Amino acid sequence: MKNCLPGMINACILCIYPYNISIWWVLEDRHRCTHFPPGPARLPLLGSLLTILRQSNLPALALAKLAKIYGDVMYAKMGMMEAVVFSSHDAAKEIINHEKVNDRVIAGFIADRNMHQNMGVIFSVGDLWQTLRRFTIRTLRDFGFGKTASMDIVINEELTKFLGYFNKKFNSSRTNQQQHRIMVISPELFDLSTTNVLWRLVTGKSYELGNTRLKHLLKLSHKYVSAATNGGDISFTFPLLCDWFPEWTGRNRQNKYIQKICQFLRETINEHRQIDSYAGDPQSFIDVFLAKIDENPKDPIFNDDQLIYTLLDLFQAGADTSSNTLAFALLFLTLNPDKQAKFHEELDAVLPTDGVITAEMKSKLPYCTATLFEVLRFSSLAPLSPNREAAEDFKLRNFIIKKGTSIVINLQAIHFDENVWKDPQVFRPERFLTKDGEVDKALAFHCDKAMTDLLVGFGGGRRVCVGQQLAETSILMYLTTFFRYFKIERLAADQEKLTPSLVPVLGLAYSPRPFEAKVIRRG
Ligand code: HEM
Repeated sequence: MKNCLPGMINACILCIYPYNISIWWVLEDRHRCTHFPPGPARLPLLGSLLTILRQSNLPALALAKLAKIYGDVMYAKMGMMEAVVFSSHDAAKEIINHEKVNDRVIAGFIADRNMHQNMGVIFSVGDLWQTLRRFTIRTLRDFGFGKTASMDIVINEELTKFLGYFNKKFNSSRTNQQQHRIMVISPELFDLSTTNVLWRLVTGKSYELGNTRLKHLLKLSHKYVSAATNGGDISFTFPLLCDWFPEWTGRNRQNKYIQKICQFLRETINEHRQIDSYAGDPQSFIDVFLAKIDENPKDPIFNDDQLIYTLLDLFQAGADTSSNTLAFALLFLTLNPDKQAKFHEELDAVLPTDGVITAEMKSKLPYCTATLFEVLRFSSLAPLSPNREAAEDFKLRNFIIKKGTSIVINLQAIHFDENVWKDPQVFRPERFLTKDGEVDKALAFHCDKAMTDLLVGFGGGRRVCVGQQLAETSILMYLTTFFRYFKIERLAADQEKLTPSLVPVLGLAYSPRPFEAKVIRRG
């Protein structure tokens, strides 16, 4: 018995030791978080990840469910990442323009993408961000971006090409009748064309839709996105795993693709530099930036690397977002034939039988415009706005938000808040119309820095989306043109190989799953 004693004591210590550590950790954690917003229970190392993952595999949905329990300002620890999540319109309004949260989180795969430096517009901070953002908005505006008349010309030219391209696809698709085709609907139908609109405003050049260079750029960007989704979240929650297993987490692939995209952009810039008149007679955003570089070759902001990253930002933020939204619109209008019928009815009543659709016609197309707004709400394309970071400790409501905390604004939760939208799970463009059938300006007439309107798909505050006006105008013009000539119906269940689904694919933004539908040419 005497001999057994030390062994028993050791065994007891071994059992008690982890128990003690756990107790210590819980007390310590509780003490540290006393003044933080409420949130789900935390485990050592994992934080609340298991609780979050149990809710849904879409982070925005999971966080929205937890916000119903813990409140619209919620603290969530996810692995190594500490975040405060804002899930209602009121809460978002309190934070989106807060002077302490203008900066983005530059960590994980974002830091890799930006070469661990302050680069470009989307993921940059401080004076550099302000200078580049202001320059970008002003210069793009000078080239027609956001100016209705010039955007109209560019979009209409690209739409003509798009219709030619779509008609070819239509004619070569599966059919058993002259006017009907069975087609796969996905963002790919639109992405070359919508990228062309953006790229033309940025580079001054128009590409044919089959252009191999633009296709190559889009392909690289898609490969980058799919590599990022594998390791994207891990790179924030468990960054060390990306250091230890760069192949498995997708980090090596992401870095490879981003380098290739940057190389492509460098070549594009050099092509512009070879045209002597770029400074004297600038024809594009790139030309004006190059002229600015020439003014002071040692300028820390206006240099080749910053130009590359600004172009990368415009491309990544603008190329897929418009085509994904268009594919979502086709999905929602296929699943809601009564709404599609109303869309057609308004188009037929308002639009002349020939001639082009212009952005000016928006005011005559309230139902179509309301449909666009409902598509933006229902798709919530960027469900969690790119994270901001608290620059210092500060107080909000009665809570302390610590320096370095990620500020997550759950745009999807805001768009599906039952207290605001009454029946948020229903696709109903009419919600954006007044009793007189006009677009309800109180709900969605934005570019609103104070974020008073309830539709917040483009974020808000000082970091509100730079491309909002281009995106809204071009999406509306593409939608109205498409539905002027075509109708989409759901296939019978036994014919549907790819069923329409409301569950999105999560990349850097949401995209709809490809689905098969009957596309009918209108008489
Ligand atoms: C349906 C289309 C689009 C959606 C839903 C969308 C959404 C967003 C959102 C949510 C943000 C973050 C705003 C915030 O932090 O409060 C953002 C930022 C940004 N977007 Fe868009 N966007 C779209 C199209 C575009 C287009 C076409 C461009 C190209 C010009 C663009 C360029 C940018 C840029 C440069 C930023 C960074 C702004 C900054 O950090 O200062 N976006 N966008």
